[in-house]
Amino acid sequence: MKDEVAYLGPRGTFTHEATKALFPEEGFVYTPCDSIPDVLTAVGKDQFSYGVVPIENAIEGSVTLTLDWLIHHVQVPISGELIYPIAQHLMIHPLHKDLPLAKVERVLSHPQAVAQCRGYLRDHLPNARITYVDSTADAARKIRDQGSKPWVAIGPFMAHQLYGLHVVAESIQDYPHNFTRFIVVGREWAHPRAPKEHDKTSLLISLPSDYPGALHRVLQSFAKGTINLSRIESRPTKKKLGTYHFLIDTEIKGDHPSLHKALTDVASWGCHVRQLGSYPCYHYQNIKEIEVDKGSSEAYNRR
Ligand SMILES: O=C(O)C(=O)C[C@]1(C(=O)O)C=C[C@@H](O)C=C1
Repeated sequence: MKDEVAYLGPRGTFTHEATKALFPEEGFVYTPCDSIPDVLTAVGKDQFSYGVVPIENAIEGSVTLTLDWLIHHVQVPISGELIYPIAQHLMIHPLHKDLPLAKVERVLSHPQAVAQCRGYLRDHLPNARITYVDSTADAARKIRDQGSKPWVAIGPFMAHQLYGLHVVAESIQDYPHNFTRFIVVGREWAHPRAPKEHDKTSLLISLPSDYPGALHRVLQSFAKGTINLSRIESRPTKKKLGTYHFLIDTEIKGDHPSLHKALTDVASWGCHVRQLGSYPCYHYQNIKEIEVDKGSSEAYNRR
């Protein structure tokens, strides 16, 4: 049986590109889903072996929908991570390819993509209204389907190819070093060829109550074990204003004795700890180099 991978679709999203880089072998079937909750829920119900969703962007920060769905709605382990370069392009229906930008009435895209291009939109499309949709490729598909409207989409180059749009402007994100972190959820996983950068264990820590120094004690437990933390993010518990869960990424394997010791310490302060996953992390650069060496760069060429 072929392994199925669910991803945030439709075809042509950045998540689709990341999925192809993560699962390059022929044995995998990629299945697009309409939303991030759809991907995570379907993997949680074992309808797919794996799922791929975005979790953090270098410019805009956390993809809070992913975090909140992992915290509150599903119990699917994170089993891998890929850091992938993001270039946002402005695309229009070919019927309007000569339309001045000042005459564009509407910009469609995913909220993360819009947020990455705020400065550009203010400077070049001050008269356009923003319409948020479920993904960048969803925006591109809508532009294709609404040919008569003077609208544009923001999204990946692959979306312009798939939906037959004209690229008006390339790389319009406000900062050049734009990367998104994608996670694999589901079964244990490792890239078949690329070298991993490091291992990571993601934890969800809930403090017993709000008292002075509570978080400090948690952090001290990791410091005592010389465990490197690569990220701390707080998300509302959704139960009471001002109460939070802490998402902490540690650069260590989940079964390492030092982590075990630190977590025993954390639990002794009355904290609740849930392991969201222990997994290998990859950078797209390393995957690309390997595939180009093999002479099969087809799936990886973004231009
Ligand atoms: O809409 C897409 O193309 C996606 O894959 C989603 C997503 C995100 O949610 O961060 C992925 C990468 C970019 O940062 C913009 C959008």
